[in-house]
Amino acid sequence: MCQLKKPVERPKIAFRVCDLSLSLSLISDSDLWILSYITVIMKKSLLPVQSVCSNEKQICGKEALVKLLRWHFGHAEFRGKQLDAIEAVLSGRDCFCLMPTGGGKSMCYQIPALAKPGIVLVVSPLIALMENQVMALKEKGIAAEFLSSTQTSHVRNKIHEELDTGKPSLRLLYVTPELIATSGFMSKLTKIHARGLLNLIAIDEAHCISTWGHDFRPSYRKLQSLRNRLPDVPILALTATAVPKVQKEVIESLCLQNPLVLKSSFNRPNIYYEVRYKDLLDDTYADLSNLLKLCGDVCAIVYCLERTTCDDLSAHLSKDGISCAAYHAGLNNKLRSSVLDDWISSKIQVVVATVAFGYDFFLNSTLWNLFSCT
Ligand SMILES: Nc1ncnc2c1ncn2[C@@H]1O[C@H](COP(=O)(O)OP(=O)(O)OP(=O)(O)O)[C@@H](O)[C@H]1O
Repeated sequence: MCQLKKPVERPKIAFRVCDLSLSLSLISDSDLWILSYITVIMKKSLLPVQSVCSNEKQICGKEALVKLLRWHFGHAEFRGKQLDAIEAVLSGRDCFCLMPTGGGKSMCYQIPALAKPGIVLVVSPLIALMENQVMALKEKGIAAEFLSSTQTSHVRNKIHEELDTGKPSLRLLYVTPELIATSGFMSKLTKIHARGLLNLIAIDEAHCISTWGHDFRPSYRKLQSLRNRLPDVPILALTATAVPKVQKEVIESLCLQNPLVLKSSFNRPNIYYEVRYKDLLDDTYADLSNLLKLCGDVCAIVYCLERTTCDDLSAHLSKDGISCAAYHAGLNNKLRSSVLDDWISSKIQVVVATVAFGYDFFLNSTLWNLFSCT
């Protein structure tokens, strides 16, 4: 584990770390700017969906699964423990998968969604994250939707109509844990399951179940009902941050049965961190502005702890000629969606956000992430 010491003379330090969560833990207890430079180029595939395993009962072999990966996502081979997780859930076994941020966890449920007809239900804690994943899947020609309060009732009704059809074309349905907790949605799921259409339940950011973790979310506790109501649907729990205590709590809380437990290496050679101490900088705003200008056209996210800091910093950067916007839970849904759209379509370069934005967006392109502690 990397250790940080406050330098006495050097105004900045640069180092590689093995875990992104280190940077997040630093935010809460130091007065730092943490700058991380991440390079991940995502390949795009616009090929149509084609099921390799046409027979519902047939379990896909490795070759067929690799074919799906190449066809739909343009990746040559599975990474780390992806294939083990995919094979486990396709065989009907529960799985607990611990992989670093950006390790490729989503492939562990996206490939199963393409391997056989039916629906994979993905429980995700952040609406922005769901929106982003669904958009990326749709770009690849994969039928995916999310259900949330941010949608119009017209859009939601259309998705419900699709779920009610005998043969929905939908492959992935993203929902929040709060929706799972409603009796209406649970009875819908039970009906889908009774029609033999629910293949897998993936619980993303599963550590939110744990009261030990920093991201505890009470509604994750209610996911227990999934096992009670849908006992034979395999559950895949995914996280990047589970220490053994959390892992145990996740497995127990979700009632996973003899799960395959997979843990990948947390060494991340593509992540580079640089730390600047604010008390050693003359003007932190100018420093940040200059840095963003130096980055050129790449998109960036500046994470802040508080909503007011987001608004304040965004105003400062805008005054400095940087195209940016704030994003936090205090803004209405319409505004948040439009900020996300503008950032994704490069209409704005920088988003100054709280964790409401999610930590996953930096994986889609080459960009900078900056963590501010004020
Ligand atoms: N087998 C693979 N080969 C190459 N790239 C891959 C592979 N699997 C996934 N990726 C790429 O890795 C990046 C991160 O994947 P993904 O978003 O699934 O990570 P994650 O583990 O879900 O991250 P997070 O913890 O942030 O949710 C994506 O750009 C994805 O396309």
